[in-house]
Amino acid sequence: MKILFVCTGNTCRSPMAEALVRDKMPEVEVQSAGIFAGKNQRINQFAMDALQKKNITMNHLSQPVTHKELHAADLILTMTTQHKQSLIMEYPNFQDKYFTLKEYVSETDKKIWDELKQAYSNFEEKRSIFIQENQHKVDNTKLDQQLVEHLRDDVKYIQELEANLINYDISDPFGGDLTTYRETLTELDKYIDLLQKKIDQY
Ligand SMILES: N[C@@H](Cc1ccc(OP(=O)(O)O)cc1)C(=O)O
Repeated sequence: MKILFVCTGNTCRSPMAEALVRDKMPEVEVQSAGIFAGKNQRINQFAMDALQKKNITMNHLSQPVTHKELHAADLILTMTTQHKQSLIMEYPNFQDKYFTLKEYVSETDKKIWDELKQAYSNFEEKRSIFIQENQHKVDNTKLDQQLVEHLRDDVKYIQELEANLINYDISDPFGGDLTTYRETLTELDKYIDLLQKKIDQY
């Protein structure tokens, strides 16, 4: 089983999640990456200190999300709903593998997510068809206005679905002190334990 954790900068949350999985589930292949990550940045010092207090060491250099890693992973677990939405938009081919960590282990609003995934792809398809069919008929300003009108009901539907999603975010410790990082690590630890239980069932 290959798991990829995804956060924003790949210097705090996803490396901590990766370190916990390496520690608890040595049989699992695990990597992490960040949607806006730079290359080869060291893990945040507080994240490292928080891990060390649990006797976990981590040698990690940040990596941006790549098509190759997404393709290789069996399961892609994001730290927030926004990360998951960004992946769905940017790399729709792998959307069946995307879950927030909390969602994956709790599975409550699966149905809303199924509807949302469908709604996002319908939206994209409708948008590109409309642009293709109308871009040569009117100028860009007019096209934008017509597009907003054309997609109004779809946007409303998506917003209604999104409003019903439970908050599945792992809190972002970036900019916080060691206590903040320890809290995030404790939160992650709880969900990684649930992940381990779920994986062990298979
Ligand atoms: N990488 C961002 C900042 C950032 C770094 C880390 C971070 O936390 P995490 O690694 O948990 O996404 C969030 C944001 C920047 O260039 O400023």
